[in-house]
Amino acid sequence: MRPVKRSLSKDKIKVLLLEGVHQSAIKLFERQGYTNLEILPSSLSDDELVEKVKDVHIIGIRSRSQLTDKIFAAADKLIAVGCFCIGTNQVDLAAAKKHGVVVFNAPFSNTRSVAELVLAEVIMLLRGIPAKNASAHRGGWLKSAKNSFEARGKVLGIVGYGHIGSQLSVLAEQLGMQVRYYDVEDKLPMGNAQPAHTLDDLLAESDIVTLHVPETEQTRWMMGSRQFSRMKPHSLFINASRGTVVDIDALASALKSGHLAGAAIDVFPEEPKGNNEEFISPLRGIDNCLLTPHVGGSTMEAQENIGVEVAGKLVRYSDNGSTLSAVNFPEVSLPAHDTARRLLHIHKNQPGMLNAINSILSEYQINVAGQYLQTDSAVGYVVMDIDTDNGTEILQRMRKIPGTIRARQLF
Ligand SMILES: NC(=O)C1=CN([C@@H]2O[C@H](COP(=O)(O)OP(=O)(O)OC[C@H]3O[C@@H](n4cnc5c(N)ncnc54)[C@H](O)[C@@H]3O)[C@@H](O)[C@H]2O)C=CC1
Ligand SMILES: O=C(O)CCC(=O)C(=O)O
Repeated sequence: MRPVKRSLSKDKIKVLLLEGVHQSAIKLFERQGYTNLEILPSSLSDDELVEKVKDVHIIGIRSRSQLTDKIFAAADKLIAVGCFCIGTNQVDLAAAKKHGVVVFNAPFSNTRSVAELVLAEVIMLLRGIPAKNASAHRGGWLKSAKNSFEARGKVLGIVGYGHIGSQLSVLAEQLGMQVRYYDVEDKLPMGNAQPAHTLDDLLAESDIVTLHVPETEQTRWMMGSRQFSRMKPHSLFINASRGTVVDIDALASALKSGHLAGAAIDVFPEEPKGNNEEFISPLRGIDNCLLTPHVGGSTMEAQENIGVEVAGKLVRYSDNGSTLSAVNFPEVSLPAHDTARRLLHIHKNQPGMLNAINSILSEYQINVAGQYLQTDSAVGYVVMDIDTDNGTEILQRMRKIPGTIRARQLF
């Protein structure tokens, strides 16, 4: 059983923001009365994080921090995680749920930034610019039209036709490119884009292949030596999705053998924790490979919008209990609770929970102004607006109901 806790005043709610989360998030927290903020520019190691999270109520991360079961087990006070990015693969979402921790992200705010970077990379790679640039830095002068091509008329193969892939599709057609895409779901083609039946078909038809899939069990190492050998000789490859989607040694071999004419890679199986750590990769030193430090979504516009979006979701959950657009939790969209006291109860989804909760309420003969319940296969989340002065006592009793994961009250 977790120790009994009371709802805290906002200046006691500790917010830890890692990996240089944008100032817009900090300002939003402060405007909403959250002044107990710790802000760090990079991620922390496992051991550092275990120590740090012990007194933290809300944590904000980007793609680098790994939030494992071990971290959640150590984070006794943690109520919510904000991923200030799209990907949530760095968080063990099931473990978070098991510990009653709600996880939010920003599903759209940096998608345009990624699509624009990839479009620029398409043009740079078609012109052989990465190798020409590297040579010029060493005093070389590779002035030649050999193996330089226009984008117009070339086939761009997009793997994963979601928010980023479909925006890229529109931008690429504006350049006169022909777009093919492959997705595991049926997707509405944008403009004249055409779906490929299989990944192999797409690889064989495309002049440039670009990946825009999430990290999942199915996408892990989806591009290996067999897939690279299916690509056209002298074709180009881009990955700005997740590092674990590509077998990086197989990619290095395909580039060194000349089978691939070039690549642009933004994400890596192993990435430095912060800007002071050395970047190690078998792709280093391959001139026709454009390497960027996971900056696909790193524009001022995207980061500012993400800051506001995710901090807003965290504050709403902390102030109000609203889990709307949470990625691992039943979604409850709640009205404000200006007059009533609000109790939040997170429990294992097992028979009899609501009965047990309501029988406590009926013992106190309380007027329940509102009750909201959402469940999924693992957890149930009940929110109750009640008129009573016995809130703390009731909360303590509800915490003792077997199957309770976490409960708190909002005044
Ligand atoms: N480099 C960077 O800075 C950034 C990287 N990303 C990465 O890009 C990924 C994609 O972002 P969005 O387009 O916003 O996601 P999204 O969820 O809108 O689209 C992903 C698409 O991939 C498809 N998909 C899933 N598994 C697949 C498979 N095995 N084969 C083919 N298609 C598959 C899905 O059906 C979906 O249509 C994110 O999950 C994130 O990992 C996102 C933002 C910035
Ligand atoms: O900007 C970041 O830290 C990560 C961006 C990213 O990969 C994402 O949004 O999934």
